[in-house]
Amino acid sequence: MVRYRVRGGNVLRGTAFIQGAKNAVLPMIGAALLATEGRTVLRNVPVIEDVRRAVELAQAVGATVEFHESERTLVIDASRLTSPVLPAAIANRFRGTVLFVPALLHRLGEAVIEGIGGCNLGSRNLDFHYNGYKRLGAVVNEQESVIHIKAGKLVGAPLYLDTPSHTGTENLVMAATLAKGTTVIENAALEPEVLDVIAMLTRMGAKIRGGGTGFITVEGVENLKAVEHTVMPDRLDAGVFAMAAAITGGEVTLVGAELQHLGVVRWKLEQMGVEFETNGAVLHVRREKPLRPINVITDTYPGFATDLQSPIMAVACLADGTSYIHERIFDGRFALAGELNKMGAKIEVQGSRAVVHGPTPLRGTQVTAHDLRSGIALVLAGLVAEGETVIESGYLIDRGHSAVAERMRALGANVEREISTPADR
Ligand SMILES: CC(=O)N[C@H]1[C@@H](OP(=O)(O)OP(=O)(O)OC[C@H]2O[C@@H](n3ccc(=O)[nH]c3=O)[C@H](O)[C@@H]2O)O[C@H](CO)[C@@H](O)[C@@H]1O
Ligand SMILES: C=C(OP(=O)(O)O)C(=O)O
Repeated sequence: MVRYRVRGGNVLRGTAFIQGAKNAVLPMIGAALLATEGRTVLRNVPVIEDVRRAVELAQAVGATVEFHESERTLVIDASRLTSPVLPAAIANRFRGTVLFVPALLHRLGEAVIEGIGGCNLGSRNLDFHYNGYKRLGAVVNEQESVIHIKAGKLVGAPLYLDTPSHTGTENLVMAATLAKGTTVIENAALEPEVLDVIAMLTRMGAKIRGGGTGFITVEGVENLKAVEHTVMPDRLDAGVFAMAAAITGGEVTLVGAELQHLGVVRWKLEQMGVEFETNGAVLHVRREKPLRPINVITDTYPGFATDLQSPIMAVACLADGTSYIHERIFDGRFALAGELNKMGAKIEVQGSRAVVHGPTPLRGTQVTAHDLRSGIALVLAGLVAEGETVIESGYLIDRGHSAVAERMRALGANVEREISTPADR
């Protein structure tokens, strides 16, 4: 069991290095499995638990994968895939499991999904994925916890998503790249990670038009080749470090962050009193003024990212007035409120809306990370809490943010990552 121990009170100052994007590298590992020969090289790979699980899963289906963690580089040889089974023991531990399906369908004619993990955020349906595969000619058989998908040669078709699902778009694009003929995907996701995956697939030889417009056209090709690709910066990691400056009233320089990718998050933080300034390739983030309350409505890109809703809830606890948060993407993403309330916050939740009554001084205590972003939000809360905040399960934080304790300490925070034994608890 991993736990994080945060002693609050330090103002964060200094330089933070932003990791490569979790939500781009996971589909890229899935994409690498589409190449029938050669070795794919992915650079700027975040050293996070989800990538370690994706490596294990790729190995379980027969790929040869080396994760050179100190070089942040993955080398993937998918020339021999041997098993269509995504085994429960690995597949249940992260969401990226779903992104292996298109390659298994193309390479082996079937995919057996024994489980799918990821953050527990309420319903996380996959009907758009399955309906898309069916329209391309696959047969989907859902039996209790195992999903069996079979396909001969997939054939291009008009597809749509009821809402612009992030992994749904990536999966249908990947499925269409090697399908026979043309596929048009309507209501496709616009997230920068989706565009980065399309850039990699295009380099591999795929014919894809319309990324970023909501209408994606894919002309199927015969083969895709292994390529080298550098993973884009993680906008969620950048958002968290910007909020670490915001909550502590500090000043940080973010290396490897892309301000444009923050979308509405940038403007909301500015309204709270945070200042952003780009200087060439680095991003300065500072907060000197008192924190103002905020109104947040989560949405698909470029709207306010749902994954930054928990972190901004923590910041809103310190704002001078009442903040309103409306979660529109997931129906169960407010577990953080109860944990922040244990620390002294005053947050009321009603359905998909939360009201944060600020400012409330926070005090450290034992709290629970219910998912990845509520975990990192509790680290932010711990930075300003009086005394010590202990957060379990730290594994959830490690799923998506690399070397959190080291990077926070480099900014002057007092954050430790500890391995706890049952006897400690
Ligand atoms: C690995 C990865 O990239 N994870 C991200 C991805 O998750 P993920 O791709 O799972 O999120 P989606 O965009 O698919 O889901 C958004 C909403 O659509 C619904 N839905 C989705 C698909 C479907 O077939 N049917 C359906 O009803 C879901 O229940 C959810 O309410 O996008 C989310 C929304 O930006 C982020 O929080 C996650 O960090
Ligand atoms: C919801 C998230 O991740 P996943 O989709 O991998 O569970 C997240 O990154 O906050």
